[in-house]
Amino acid sequence: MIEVQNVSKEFTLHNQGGAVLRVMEGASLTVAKGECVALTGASGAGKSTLMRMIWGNYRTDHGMIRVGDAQISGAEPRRIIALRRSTLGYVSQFLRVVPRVPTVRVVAEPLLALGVAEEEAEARAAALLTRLNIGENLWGLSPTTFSGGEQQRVNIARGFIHPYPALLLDEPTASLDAANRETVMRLIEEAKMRGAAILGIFHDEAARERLCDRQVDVAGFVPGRAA
Ligand SMILES: Nc1ncnc2c1ncn2[C@@H]1O[C@H](COP(=O)(O)OP(=O)(O)OP(=O)(O)O)[C@@H](O)[C@H]1O
Repeated sequence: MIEVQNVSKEFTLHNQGGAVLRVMEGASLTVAKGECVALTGASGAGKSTLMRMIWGNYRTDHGMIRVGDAQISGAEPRRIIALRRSTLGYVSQFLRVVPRVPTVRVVAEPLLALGVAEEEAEARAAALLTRLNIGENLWGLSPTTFSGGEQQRVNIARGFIHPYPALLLDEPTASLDAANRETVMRLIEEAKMRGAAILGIFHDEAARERLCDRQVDVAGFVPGRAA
C-alpha cells in the first residue's frame, strides 16, 4: 500500500550560502495493508524527512514513492491533495488549524471534504471526541487554546475520522496520560484490523512493541552508510 523505492534527498540551504545537506540515500520500504511499520533511528537520522516525502510536503530528489495506485514522487500538488482527501491520513505531532474554527468542525472537516452530510460528519466527530475524552463543553471552541494533550487528541480524532487506507503517524501517543494513550492504541489497532497500512514514528517503546509488526531503521538510509 505504501511503497518507497531507492529514495534520496538533499536540502539546499539558500540562506546559508547554498550549503547542500545530503540527508538520505537508497531509502526503500513497503507497508502492506493491515500492517504497522515503525520508523526508528537516532534523532536527525531522517525519520520525519521520510514521512514528509511520503506525505508529499518534501520533494523526492530521486527514487519512487507510491501510496496505493498513486505516485507521490513528481506528482502535481492537486493530485497529492486529492490523495490526502481520500486515501492518505497524517497525524502530525502538532495541530495546525485555522483560528476560530470550532473543534467539532476541525474534526468533521475531512468528512465534509469527502461530501458527507454536515449532520452525519459532526455526529461522527462528536462520537470520536467523546471517545478521546474531549469534554462537550470544548467542542464549540477553537482548539488553539487547548492543552498540549488535548490538541494532540483533536489531531488524532481528525486523522481517524475517515477510514484512510494509509496512515502516517508521528508520535501519536507522545503527550498523553495512560487512559488516553490506551484509547489511541485501540484506535490504531482497529485501523490495522480494517486493513489500513500504517507507518509511524513511536518513541514510546511499549506502544511500538504492541502495535508494530516490523521496524525500519532509517540509519541504513544515511548517505555513505547505505546498506
Ligand atoms: N527543511 C529542512 N531544511 C534543511 N534541513 C533539513 C530540513 N528538514 C530536515 N533537515 C535535516 O535533515 C536531517 C534529518 O532530519 P529529520 O527531522 O528527518 O530527523 P529525525 O530522524 O526525524 O529526527 P528527530 O527524531 O530528532 O525528530 C537533519 O540533519 C535535519 O537538519
